[in-house]
Amino acid sequence: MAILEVDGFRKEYDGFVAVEGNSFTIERGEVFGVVGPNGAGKTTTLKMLAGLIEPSAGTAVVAGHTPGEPAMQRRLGFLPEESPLYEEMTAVDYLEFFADLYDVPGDVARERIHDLLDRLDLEHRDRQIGNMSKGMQRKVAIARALVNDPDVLIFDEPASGLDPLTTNYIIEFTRELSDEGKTIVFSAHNLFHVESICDRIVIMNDGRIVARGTLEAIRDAHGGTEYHVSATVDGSDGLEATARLIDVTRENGRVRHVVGDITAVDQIREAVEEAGGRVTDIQTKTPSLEEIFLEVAREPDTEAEA
Ligand SMILES: Nc1ncnc2c1ncn2[C@@H]1O[C@H](COP(=O)(O)OP(=O)(O)OP(=O)(O)O)[C@@H](O)[C@H]1O
Repeated sequence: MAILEVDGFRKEYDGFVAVEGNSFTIERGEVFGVVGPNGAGKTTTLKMLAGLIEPSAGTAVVAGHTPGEPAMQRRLGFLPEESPLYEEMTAVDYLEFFADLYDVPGDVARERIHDLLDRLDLEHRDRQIGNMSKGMQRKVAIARALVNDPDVLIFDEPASGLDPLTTNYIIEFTRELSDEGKTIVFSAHNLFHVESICDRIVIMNDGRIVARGTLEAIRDAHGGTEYHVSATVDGSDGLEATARLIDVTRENGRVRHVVGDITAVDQIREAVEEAGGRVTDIQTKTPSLEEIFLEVAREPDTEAEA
């Protein structure tokens, strides 16, 4: 069941179109990735979902409410790309302050905050936020997004600019939140992280969605898996015979062929054997999200519906 529905989102800033007519739905419990190059319109989309900016056109329903409604705010946790924190407060005071804004009862808030900070492994929680490291500050911001125990989380670049250890911690924590049933909208430039935790993604470019679906479906729509088959055949007669049967590349007595599905591999094997040769190697090559991303970012106007 869809917990989040977006229909025709558009955002214009003084005549500049930052987001153009995008629609998508997110199922309850999904981790949904929003990726794209700088300026693609990701943050603008996430802010419209969180009710922080008004779309110029289009609508969204988040957990049954319009973004910005107080009832929706209670069910949503938003982690902005850059989160200003109250530097002179301690993490605990700061989080209690926000829990209070969400009307979380004091004893529930205290337990939840300490539990969150334990899980995030935040040390020195009585230190003023301004004196904390960047990684510690990001953990406080994440805890803030969770202080109202929301169903839907919007994470904009949760781990950018952090060391690998803290980054891993945050990605693992995000995965745990998903395992607990939270729906997560996740934007990141690190496509390895996106690939490792997202169920489905949209790729944006110049304000538009240019590809969408599961990673597998996006891969299939953009070339999919390739099989690189190498074979040897005896002498030029064998090569000629193989070449007559299939369109192959010949290199020093070897035959190489690239095909897109496993049944074609069998056809090559049969052709090579008929010509008196044998298949010596089959390698599979799957494009990474990074390769697909670079391909679709070059073709901004074509959306591959996967
Ligand atoms: N308040 C604003 N006024 C004018 N233009 C804006 C405003 N906010 C964003 N933009 C422009 O809208 C476009 C999309 O910006 P947005 O921040 O949504 O992109 P993004 O995909 O999140 O980029 P990044 O990966 O760099 O964070 C950019 O060209 C940006 O300059």
